[in-house]
Amino acid sequence: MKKSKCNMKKTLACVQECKKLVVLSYEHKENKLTVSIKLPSHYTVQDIDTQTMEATLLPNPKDTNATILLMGLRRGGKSSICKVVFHNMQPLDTLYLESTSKPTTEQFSSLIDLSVMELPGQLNYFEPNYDSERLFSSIGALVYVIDSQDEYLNALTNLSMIIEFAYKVNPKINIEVLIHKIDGLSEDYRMDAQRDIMQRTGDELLDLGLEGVQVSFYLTSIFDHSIYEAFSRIVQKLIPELPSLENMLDNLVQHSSIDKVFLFDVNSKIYVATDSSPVDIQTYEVCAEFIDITIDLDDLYVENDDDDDNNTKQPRELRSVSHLSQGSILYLKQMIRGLALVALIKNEDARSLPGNNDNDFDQKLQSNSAVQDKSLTIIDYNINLFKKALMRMWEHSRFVPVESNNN
Ligand SMILES: Nc1nc2c(ncn2[C@@H]2O[C@H](COP(=O)(O)OP(=O)(O)OP(=O)(O)O)[C@@H](O)[C@H]2O)c(=O)[nH]1
Repeated sequence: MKKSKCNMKKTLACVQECKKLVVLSYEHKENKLTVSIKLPSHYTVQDIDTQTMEATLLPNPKDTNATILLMGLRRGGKSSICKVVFHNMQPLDTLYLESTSKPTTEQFSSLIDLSVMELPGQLNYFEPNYDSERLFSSIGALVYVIDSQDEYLNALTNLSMIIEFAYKVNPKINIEVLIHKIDGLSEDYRMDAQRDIMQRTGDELLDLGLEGVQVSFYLTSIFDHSIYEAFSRIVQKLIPELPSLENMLDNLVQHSSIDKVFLFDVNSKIYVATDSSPVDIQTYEVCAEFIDITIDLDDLYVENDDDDDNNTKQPRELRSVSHLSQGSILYLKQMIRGLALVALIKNEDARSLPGNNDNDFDQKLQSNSAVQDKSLTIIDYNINLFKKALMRMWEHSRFVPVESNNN
């Protein structure tokens, strides 16, 4: 079986760029090359072909249930999704992406370490060369991408075949279907397409005797936030601590006059948790964009190192507050492991002050700011408590961080 390959000679050459493999040492003696490499925690070396110097890497079954497998027919949009969500590529730039020919894996390190493995549409995973059984048994979620702008009947047949196989070898697998490229469809047509795809998939599964299998459907496009929303929900299902996290966020909302709170992965804008109130896509957009604004503004200011003793300097913690019109506040605070908490605080007290209704603008501003300062102090305090709890939760989490696993 050949899952993932790396050429040792090339690895040595491009080790600076390659973040997944780290060469610890190598020795070239009497025509013999000995290389010692550090692998990401998800992989083990199965064998090394001494002729070609290629190593076969296999997902490590111990901790790979946080692997997402991205599948679908050719040109469905799989690579574009990976590039846009995990590499901040502009959606229009995906027009020039070449077809993927080999399986590729993205490492995504957030509250949990997870990998997103993309299988090219042109490969047949059920041919004998592929150890599909081992692959499917070690993953947490199967994400199948359907191009909604194209004829999708073949994709649905392919999907049910994959579900049948995946469910047989791994009944715990989450099956997620992205009805993708909906930006090209009218609102009515989107709903019709979704209904039709759900109906046909249900019928196919019924024919296969798999009516009990849970399949989730998402309408997505890389041209809006729907793809982030879908991936957020998919990733959340793989976080074992999600119920406790949501509970903590609900408590925070309750005790801090917060309207909506998200725990974001800063790089990808995926939210790994939110409170239990429904997610309104506009609130999500505002909060996600606030992360970019905060980071851009933060980059503008360079700290003056001259005054500080470098040894005693603590890493700076990002915190940003923005007062919106009508008394609402956007609040961001850096958490652990590339996460940030972003909250929308609707300041009802400030809105109902008498100063809001008459012409005394100065008085209104002063009162608003007094109320906001008071509530911000409480919010700061509560969010600090949340951060400490999050830290404790992560330390006790069963997901072992990559670094400590390999050191
Ligand atoms: N309109 C629209 N086009 C999209 C969207 N996502 C991807 N595309 C386009 O779809 C085309 C194919 O995308 P790819 O990401 O290469 O598809 P793929 O599934 O990786 O294809 P293979 O590598 O052949 O398996 C590209 O031209 C993308 O720009 C979307 O949400 N909306």
